[in-house]
Amino acid sequence: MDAIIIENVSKAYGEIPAVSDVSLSVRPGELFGLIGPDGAGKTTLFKILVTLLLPDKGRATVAGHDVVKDYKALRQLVGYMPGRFSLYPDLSVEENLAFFATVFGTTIKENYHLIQEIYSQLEPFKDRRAGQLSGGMKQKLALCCALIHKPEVLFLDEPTTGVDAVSRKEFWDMLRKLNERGLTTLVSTPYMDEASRCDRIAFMQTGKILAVDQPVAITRRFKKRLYGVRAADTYQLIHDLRLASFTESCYAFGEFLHLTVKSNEVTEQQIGRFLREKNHRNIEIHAIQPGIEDTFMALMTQPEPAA
Ligand SMILES: Nc1ncnc2c1ncn2[C@@H]1O[C@H](COP(=O)(O)OP(=O)(O)OP(=O)(O)O)[C@@H](O)[C@H]1O
Repeated sequence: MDAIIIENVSKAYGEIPAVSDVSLSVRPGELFGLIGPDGAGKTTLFKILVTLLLPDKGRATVAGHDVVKDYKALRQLVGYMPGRFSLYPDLSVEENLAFFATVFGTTIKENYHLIQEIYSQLEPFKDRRAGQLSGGMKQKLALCCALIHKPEVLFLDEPTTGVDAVSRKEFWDMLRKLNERGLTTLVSTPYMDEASRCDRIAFMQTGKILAVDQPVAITRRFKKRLYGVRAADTYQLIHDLRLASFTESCYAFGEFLHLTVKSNEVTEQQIGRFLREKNHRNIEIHAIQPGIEDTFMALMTQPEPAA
């Protein structure tokens, strides 16, 4: 049986729909990523799955337990690292961990082996207040606190938001190691570059799931021709390309603009000619393979299918 099963779940805050008719399954042992911008509904979905919010409609099970009916049993089985405020800033590193262990009726000693690798990096600072830790260390401590009761399923809500690039990479290496030991993990992130580290991903936007697949497979859904374009004046370039009759979309991606065209007949030569007429200099244009972010952008802007 799947470790997480979500069936037609909806949740609104008054008039604001946060999660709309979401269905999704996560297999045992998967490292599954929920990718979406701020406000997509990721936190709301997580809170439903860890029994902190009731869905308005639909049903969900985690580790075989219904999130509404079996909420008490389920709380022992899930580890949850919320996006913000998961630590007590005035308690020390060790006190935070001991607190979470006690809440779940266990001790640091009993389950130390589960966190040893991560916690050993924090041990030199165990008497330091959590509020005084760096972003990367806070994140490691929060992960230890979510693991200390030996959960079957781990929920990490935007664990790397606000953390530097090196710590982000380290964190994903840790997740992969935990996953290799068989821990099912659902992790949300607004960072597209992290999506490729997951076994499967779901794109979420305005409360809906747009696509679910393996990261590489998801990019195959991008059917349009895509060009990387660069010129001396990036600002003018984006302005001109967005107004061009052949342009479908044009976004800045690092050094290059990513340009999709309305028809696959539009060639690099035509784009080049258009840009020279607009007096651009140092023009570079080449066809490129779409990445996860290109695919997400394309799915986000796609018109809804007619009902
Ligand atoms: N307590 C609340 N009351 C009213 N509206 C809310 C509440 N919590 C969330 N929302 C709204 O519901 C929608 C989904 O929010 P949610 O926090 O689930 O998204 P998210 O993808 O986790 O984004 P973020 O990273 O910003 O938390 C947003 O429009 C948000 O403004």
